[in-house]
Amino acid sequence: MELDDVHTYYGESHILQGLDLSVEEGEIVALVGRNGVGKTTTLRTALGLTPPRRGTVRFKGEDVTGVEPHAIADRGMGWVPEDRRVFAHLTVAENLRVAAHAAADPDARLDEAYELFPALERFADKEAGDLSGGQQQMLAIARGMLGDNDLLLVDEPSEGLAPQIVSDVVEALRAASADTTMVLVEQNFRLAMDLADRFYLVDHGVVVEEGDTAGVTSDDERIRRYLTA
Ligand SMILES: Nc1ncnc2c1ncn2[C@@H]1O[C@H](COP(=O)(O)OP(=O)(O)OP(=O)(O)O)[C@@H](O)[C@H]1O
Repeated sequence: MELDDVHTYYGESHILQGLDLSVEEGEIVALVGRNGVGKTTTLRTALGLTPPRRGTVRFKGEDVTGVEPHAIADRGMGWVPEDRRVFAHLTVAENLRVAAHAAADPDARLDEAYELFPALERFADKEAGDLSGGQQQMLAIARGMLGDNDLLLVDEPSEGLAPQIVSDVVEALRAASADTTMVLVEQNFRLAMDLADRFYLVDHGVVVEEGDTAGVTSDDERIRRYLTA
């Protein structure tokens, strides 16, 4: 996926101001930066939910700028939104089934999901609304994976979770990443650097730093000035 010079607005607010980003197949790319700099808007722009007024979005080699979100989703772009949006009154298994409905063998896909996320199998018959935040996050990630997406956009997976739960979610994401291309928006800089291959640091709607995550720390002067207020 490539975003090329995208400019995205909410009404008159010019949020993305010429943002460039690319994700190669098999990569995990982290989007980091302070609150409100446009990370979620970047995902929404890629997904067609808030199309750019200028610039282009390409996915799997095709220009999808202005294409309806459902059509972009049909092409294989999946989304794990910040608020998770599990179906609270469906069971865990039912939630997974909805995501796997298009698969040739949904039962086999569910088994694969349970292998990656054993906790979900234990709670298969529980209503998703009764799960903890961390379990709901795992369900949301598992659902994103079952959709057979070629690219998964994951927004703030660690938000609001207790530290010991975050490590479970990190393990789940790491397992999921083995055969998924991912863009990960993450406030927790350390976690983002641990999980991702490359990063983009966003400030005021543009990319201000990018590169490999190896060895990058938040003490790095070129990074620190964009993370502190
Ligand atoms: N629906 C909306 N209408 C108007 N402004 C919005 C809307 N959604 C977000 N914004 C504004 O756009 C800017 C970028 O928001 P965005 O959610 O992309 O930031 P972010 O980097 O993901 O930060 P956060 O971690 O707070 O979500 C913020 O100033 C925010 O207030």
